[in-house]
Amino acid sequence: MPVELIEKYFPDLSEKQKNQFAQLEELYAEWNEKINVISRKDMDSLYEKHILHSLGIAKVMEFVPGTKVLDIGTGGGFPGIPLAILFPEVQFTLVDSIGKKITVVKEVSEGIGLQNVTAIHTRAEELKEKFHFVVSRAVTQMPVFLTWLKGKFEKQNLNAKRNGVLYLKGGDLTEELAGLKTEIFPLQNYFESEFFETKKVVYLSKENFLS
Ligand SMILES: C[S@@+](CC[C@H](N)C(=O)[O-])C[C@H]1O[C@@H](n2cnc3c(N)ncnc32)[C@H](O)[C@@H]1O
Repeated sequence: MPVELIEKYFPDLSEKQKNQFAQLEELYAEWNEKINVISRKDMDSLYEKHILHSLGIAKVMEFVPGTKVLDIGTGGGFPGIPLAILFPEVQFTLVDSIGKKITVVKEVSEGIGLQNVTAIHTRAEELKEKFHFVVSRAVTQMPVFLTWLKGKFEKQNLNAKRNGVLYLKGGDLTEELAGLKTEIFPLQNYFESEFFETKKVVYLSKENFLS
């Protein structure tokens, strides 16, 4: 029951959002045949391992309308596409250094009628636009990732409480995050399955890494 899984944790979805989530399975199956962006094994648990996992960021941060969010190394559109469905009034820019992945992101987001997604084939380091938040999953180690973020943030904060990076990470992060001031939100606090036992959202305020 793929869409039911999303509804279980996000009970306020509109019919439009439910339909958009439901359409993802067929679209990804179709595009994955042409361009492999999701492993065959993971396609069987697309809703849990990719869609719900991406939405873990929404349990930590309610993006207000008008927020601009950058997803670095989006691959097939994670976490950007599920978040763009959930927050239709937030602007999402999804970038990846591999062009064919961006083709899939464009086709899938157009296929479900998302108006708030821009997909760009570029290396994150070369992007010149500015954002309120950066999100990401499974791209590189945090210290390297942070070096890509110089000049990427709007001066003006939109959210009173938080502005900066929300990164989906798993496993033991002690070494990787040593010396960085982070807030860590374990996803097992929000989602029940075993898959989320070691998964976390790592938040870093932009003031903590931009000098
Ligand atoms: C392991 S995949 C993760 C994809 C997606 N975030 C997910 O969780 O399914 C890492 C992605 O980061 C992209 N990537 C690596 N370095 C990058 C860079 N400097 N700028 C943009 N994309 C990058 C790769 O092309 C790849 O698609």
